[in-house]
This record gives sequence, C-alpha cells and structure tokens, in this order.
Amino acid sequence: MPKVLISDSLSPRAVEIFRERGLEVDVKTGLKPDELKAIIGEYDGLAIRSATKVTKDILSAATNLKVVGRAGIGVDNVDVPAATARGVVVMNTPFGNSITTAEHAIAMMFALAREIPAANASTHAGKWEKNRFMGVELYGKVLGVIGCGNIGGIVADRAVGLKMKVVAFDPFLSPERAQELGVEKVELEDLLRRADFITLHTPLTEQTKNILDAKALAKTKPGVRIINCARGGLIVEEALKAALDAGHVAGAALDVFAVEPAKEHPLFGNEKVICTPHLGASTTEAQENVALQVAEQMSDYLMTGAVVNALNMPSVSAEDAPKLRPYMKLAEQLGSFAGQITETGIKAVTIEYEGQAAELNTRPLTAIVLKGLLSPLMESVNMVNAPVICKERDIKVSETKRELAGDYQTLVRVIVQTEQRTRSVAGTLFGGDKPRLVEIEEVPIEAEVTPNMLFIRNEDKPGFIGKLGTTLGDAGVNIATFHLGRTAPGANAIALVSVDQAMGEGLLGTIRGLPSVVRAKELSF
Ligand SMILES: NC(=O)c1ccc[n+]([C@@H]2O[C@H](COP(=O)([O-])OP(=O)(O)OC[C@H]3O[C@@H](n4cnc5c(N)ncnc54)[C@H](O)[C@@H]3O)[C@@H](O)[C@H]2O)c1
Ligand SMILES: O=C(O)CC[C@@H](O)C(=O)O
Repeated sequence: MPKVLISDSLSPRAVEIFRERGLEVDVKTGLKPDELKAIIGEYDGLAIRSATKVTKDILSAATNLKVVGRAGIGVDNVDVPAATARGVVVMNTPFGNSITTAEHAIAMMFALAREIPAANASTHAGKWEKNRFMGVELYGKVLGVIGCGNIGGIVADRAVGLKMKVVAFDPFLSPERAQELGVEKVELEDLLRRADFITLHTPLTEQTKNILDAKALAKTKPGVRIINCARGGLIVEEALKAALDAGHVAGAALDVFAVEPAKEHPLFGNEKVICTPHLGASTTEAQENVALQVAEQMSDYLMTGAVVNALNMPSVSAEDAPKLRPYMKLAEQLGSFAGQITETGIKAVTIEYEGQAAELNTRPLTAIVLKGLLSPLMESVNMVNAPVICKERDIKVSETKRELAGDYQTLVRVIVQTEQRTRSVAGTLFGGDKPRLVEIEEVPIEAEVTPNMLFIRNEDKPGFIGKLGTTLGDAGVNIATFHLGRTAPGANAIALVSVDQAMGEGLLGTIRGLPSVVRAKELSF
C-alpha cells in the first residue's frame, strides 16, 4: 500500500481522501530539514504547501518517492529539476486558490485606498481621527496588472466590475484574452507610467525577479499604490522602502516577502504599508479545494498511474490510464530493444503510432519509449527525466501518427537514427493487451519479449539454425522460443531467441564466429 506524508498543514479532507483511496498517510508538520530527510525514504508521496522545502538534499534521501503534491500554485519551494532527475513527479493545483488569492489582492487594494488597517488601529485606540484618514476612490482609476494569468485575470475582471480602467503587462496574454477580459494589453513601461494601482501576479522566475526595482519604481506615477500577493522576490524591498520614504509611492500592500516567514522587516511599522503573512490562499474554500485536489491527484497517480497537473510529466487522465497500461509496457520494450541494438551516438528518434495507437494520448508513451531507449546507455533514466535528457543531448524526438496500420489494428514503431545508420523496431498488442514484436529493422517477425534474449542478424543460408541450437545446447543454455524472420528467401534474415538464462560474452563470441552470423547481441528486459 503506497504511503504518503503530509508535511504542511492541509485541510483534514486530504487525510480522508488518501485513506478512502486506500493509501496509508502520516501527518507530520513543522519538521526540520534533517528530520524530514531522516524519514522521507519511507514514503511514496509527499503532500506540501509552502513551508516544506523540497531540496536536492531532501530528494537524495527520498529513495521511494514517486510524487510531490503541492496544495497550491507556486512550486518555488520544490527543486523541480532535481525531482525530475530522480523521476519524481511534481504536481500542483493550479486553480484551487485562484479566486481566493485574487480576492485578497482586491481586499488589499481597498485597504490601501482607504487606509483601513491604520484607521482601524486608531479607532480601537479611542482616537477618533476622522480628519486623518482621507482616502481615494477606485472608480475611474487605472489598475496595472503585471502577469495576467489565472489570478491576474480574475483580479482584472473584478476591477473592471469596480469601473477601473485595467492595463495589463503579460507577454503571454493573447489579444483575444485581453479583449475578453476587457483589459488593455500594454508594455511594462506604459503600465508603470499610467497605473494608479499596480498589482503583481506573475510566478517568480529569472525574468520576473526584481521586476519592480528602483529603476522601475522611478518610472511609476507619483502617488502609485502597489499590491503584491504573488511572490516576495518580485519587488526589491529596499527600493520600495526608499520610494515610500521619498513619498513617491503612496502605499504598498504585501502578502509575500523575499524571505519567509518574515518576522522582522524594514517595512514593518510603516503606516503606509499593509502586511499579511502570506494569506493569499487562506480561505476555508481554497484550502478545501487544494487539499482535495492534491490528495485526489496524488492518489490517482500512485494507485492508477493517472497524471494531472504535473509540471514535469505529460498528463494521463484516469480514463486513459488503464487504456495506456499495455501500451506503456510495449513502448518501454520497443525503446529498450532499440537502445540495446544501437551501438553509436543517437541523433534522432521517431516514434510512429499507427491505427488505434494513433488515437491515444501518446506523450506518456513517447516518454517511456525514451526511458527504455536511454536506460541501456545510461544510469538513472526514468520517464520523467528521459525527455529532458534527450533535449540536453540534442537528440531530436518526433512523433508521427497514421490512421491505418497495414496488417495490424494498432502499431508502434521506434526509429532510431544514429551517427552511422537507422535502426527500427515495431510492435503491436495481441488480444488488446499482450505486447508482441512484429518487425525488427524492417524484417517481419512475431515474438514476445522475455527477460533474456539473443538477437542475431544472419545470412539466410541452410544449416544456420542447427549450428546455433547445438552451440547453445553445448553451453547448457535452454532455448524457450525461437523466432525467425527474413525479407525474402536468401535475403537478410534475423533470429530472435528467447533463452532461460543470461549467456555472457564468451558464448556470444562463439555465436558471432558461426558461419552466416552477421551480428549477435544479447538483450535483457
Ligand atoms: N499569496 C498567495 O498565497 C498566492 C496564492 C496563489 C498563487 N500565488 C502566486 O501567484 C502567482 C500567479 O498565479 P496564477 O495562478 O495566476 O499563475 P498563472 O500561471 O496562471 O499566471 C501567471 C502569469 O504570469 C505571466 N508571466 C510570466 N512571466 C511573465 C513576465 N516576465 N512578465 C509578465 N508576465 C509574466 C504568465 O504569462 C501568466 O499569464 C503564482 O505563481 C504564485 O506564485 C500566491
Ligand atoms: O499554501 C499557501 O498558503 C500559499 C499558497 C500560494 O503561495 C500558492 O502559490 O498557491
């Protein structure tokens, strides 16, 4: 039974769902990195929010870990490349807290416009400072949205409802989506110059880090108010302090900080600054949503192989997972076969899907072909990191799909182009779920893949089969099955022999020395 650790505070719904789905679950929050490292090896899944840092070091001890599930959006607390390298799927819940976070940004904007926190504190202190707090209306003001994805889009929609004019900077925002939202797509400089309020909703990336630095802040409209409910590193906090102190920025509302938890900060105590402790996603509804989603996604993956919302792996729906299962086996066998008969550097791989196979979600199949292909050539390859390894090594990967599959209702063919030649291997499913090889290097054959196999390219001449059988028999190697194929009588032929044990280089050398043998290779699966 797969075992999951919940290491941050998640809604109790997550525990219920894991148990209902037949998983064992432990809840251990507030673990120090060393404490997490000491126990992570026991778990197949790790469910987190933002407090747990899933570092390379933690992952190095995660010997059984298959999936990290982030109950939320940002995965900047997970070393995704390190997880990918170890074959750990990283999932998030991209929509579960979007409305809640957008509402927090809108609440922050109202709070800034009317200085509600300071007025509240003053009134509680019995001061009744009616003349001290003079706010501004939102009506008719320009809101600049930096990052107009899920959350930015909801903020823009709400702001349009408040009769604000919304301008958005987001290189990936399509003109159609901008029109649909009723926002004007602008460049960053334009946004900075025009906005009365600026709200940030991008992920923290190399491009967005410090997007509001001293230079950018200097270009903003005097009296601008800034809201950040995305990530701390988007604003240079010292530059913001200087702009507030100079009176250029009228106010800032921050839910996120460069270093969290932020227990001390140069902006704390400043009346122009409103702070919340990363509460953007903290509503009952959002926490139920993300806990439920992450538990379901992780359970699906661990119990059925379905993949949803993964950042480092193609999606596989729960409906597709059982259909794909026999194909996954076939695809891995084909990839492994091709990898084992390939002797020189791989330049390109083409995976052809024909007939029924062409109608499937082929991305996971291609990923597992690549895993099979690379496994004989290097260590620690899995279907999560195999596509990345191919990219890093300039191995061009392509897929083709065809409706008709010749003699077969369904066919997968792997074509590997090396520095010297092209090799191919194809297979089908017999009875819908039994993988069979049906073509090797364009020669038709019909064989089941078994743990130990001998692949021979030979000249189609009499006497070859007898000599091979005698050689294997003399070496005490039992033949389980023997498959032959050729393109025409006397032409190039292949033999694929399933044997009951590994053979070793000595015996293989003898086989290579037999008349008619062009090439012999021992394969293991
Ligand atoms: N405060 C919180 O509790 C809280 C809660 C949820 C999400 N978040 C943060 O909010 C961020 C946004 O979430 P989302 O669901 O809207 O993500 P999203 O992926 O839907 O949207 C992000 C948008 O940023 C845009 N973007 C990327 N690079 C950009 C750049 N260089 N300049 C301008 N725009 C750029 C993208 O095109 C995308 O449209 C998350 O990454 C997360 O860090 C915070
Ligand atoms: O889990 C949280 O409270 C914060 C979540 C938020 O930062 C996110 O990226 O989804």
